[in-house]
Amino acid sequence: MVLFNCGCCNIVAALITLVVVVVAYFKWSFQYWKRRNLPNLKPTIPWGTSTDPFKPDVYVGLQVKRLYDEMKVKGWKHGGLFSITSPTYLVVDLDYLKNIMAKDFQYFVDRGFYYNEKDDPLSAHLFAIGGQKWRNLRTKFTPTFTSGKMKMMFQTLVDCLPNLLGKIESGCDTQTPIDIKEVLGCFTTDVIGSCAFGLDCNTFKEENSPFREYGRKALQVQPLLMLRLVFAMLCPNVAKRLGVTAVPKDVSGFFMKVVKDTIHYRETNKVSRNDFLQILIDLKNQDSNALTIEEAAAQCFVFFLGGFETSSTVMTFALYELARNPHLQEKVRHEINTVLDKHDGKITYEAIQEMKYMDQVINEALRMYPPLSILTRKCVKNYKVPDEDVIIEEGVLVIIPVLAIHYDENYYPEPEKFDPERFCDDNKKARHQYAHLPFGEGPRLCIGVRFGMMQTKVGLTTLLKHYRFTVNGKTQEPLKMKVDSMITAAEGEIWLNAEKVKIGEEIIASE
Ligand code: HEM
Repeated sequence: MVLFNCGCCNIVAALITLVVVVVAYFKWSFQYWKRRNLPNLKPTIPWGTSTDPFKPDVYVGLQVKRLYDEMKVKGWKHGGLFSITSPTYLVVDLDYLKNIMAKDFQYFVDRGFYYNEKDDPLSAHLFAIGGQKWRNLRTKFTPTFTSGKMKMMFQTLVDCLPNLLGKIESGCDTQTPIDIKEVLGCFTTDVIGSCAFGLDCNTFKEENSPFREYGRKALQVQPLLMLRLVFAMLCPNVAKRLGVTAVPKDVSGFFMKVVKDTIHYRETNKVSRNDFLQILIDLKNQDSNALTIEEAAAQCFVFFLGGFETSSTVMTFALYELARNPHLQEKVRHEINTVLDKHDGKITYEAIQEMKYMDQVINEALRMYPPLSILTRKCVKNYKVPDEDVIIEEGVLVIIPVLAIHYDENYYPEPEKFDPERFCDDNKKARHQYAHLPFGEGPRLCIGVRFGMMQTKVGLTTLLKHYRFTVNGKTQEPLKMKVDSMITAAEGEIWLNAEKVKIGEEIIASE
């Protein structure tokens, strides 16, 4: 009995000691920013200033917006946060942001994403890798996205339009509402499948096309996967030694096989096409050290992921807002018809470049619904914040609050209102350049910005030329954003009604 009591006492004492040590460690860690003269928001055990990953109530952009708003109210230009116990830095002031993203970029070359080249070669893509390796790859790929190359791919993109129109037409004929997010997801999957892999992904014909399924799966955020990635980002070396992977095994198996088979087919049959994969094959064959087949596959994978969901998101939200604002929809349609009339009614690369109001509409949709609602940078060498007595130490993750900036009333009065006039030349000039960050900024700016804009404009032009859209009552309004998606997306479907625009029936836009 005495022995049992002693054993129990020992266990209890050990547990109490453990709790005390853990709590003391958290308390000590939470002093990090104070010790470095930077104010920080109040952290709590165990998640620090982050939201409990098992119970997120809003999506990540809004979680960070809350932190940004709290700092802004306190008049801070920047401030400290804690991801569990890891110090994280949030930038509020746009000049500080410009320093980090562009002027002092050499301190913030990396994004801090986890990748594992050995066990998960598909994860070592341009978005995730850092340092010199990133510089080398970025230099190699920049010529892939010039306007000349975009022009070359334009026809491949236009060839995907009939399937899109066919889908809307069938909804129109049967007067059934259209799940626009799904339809546009199929369209951009077809486009990027064709432009990145040179393949017909068959997404409109095959309901569960593997490209669509695996693409969707690659972008889903499950709490356990998220936790694994947070751990891997905080301790990348340990994670790599443990063989932690970032891309789900089945997803990586599928894409790796598609790329290997396609390269094999083209090389054996001496086939060449105007697409991203061909540019990668040519690079690989120029010099055997330039690119391995795994590296080529990883880049194709990121072009695929970067290309389909971002652009379909922008198109979906732009159409939704235009459906809610019929006078703005008529104004874009008027521009489309005026420009296309000058180009024999054809959607050409040159015609698309002339559509300035369309640009404004897309930019406003990107402001309200940026597909990436936050961005990150990782400090790679100690950095003194100009005019402040603060050092950001190597290894600290920097959070760029894209959504929060896009909804800051100082830059955009009535931020909830869809108003493309915010992006007319005069209004754009009057605003800080870093107040609009849908494609990021600085040397790590989205490499596919031209392709993304081209694809979005072509899709919207063809749809708005032929159909007039209104919101169907089945849509759950106000829209609520999905909490478990890396890319901004509405919870549930966005249902639109489409009605054919009759020739000569176009309403002249009145403002
Ligand atoms: C509307 C469409 C798109 C949006 C809104 C978008 C947005 C972004 C953003 C915000 C970043 C991060 C920039 C930063 O950290 O400063 C990024 C990076 C990237 N995007 Fe896009 N993107 C789009 C289309 C595309 C397309 C079509 C491709 C490829 C075909 C692509 C490929 C990439 C790649 C590879 C990176 C990493 C670049 C690097 O780190 O060097 N994106 N994109």
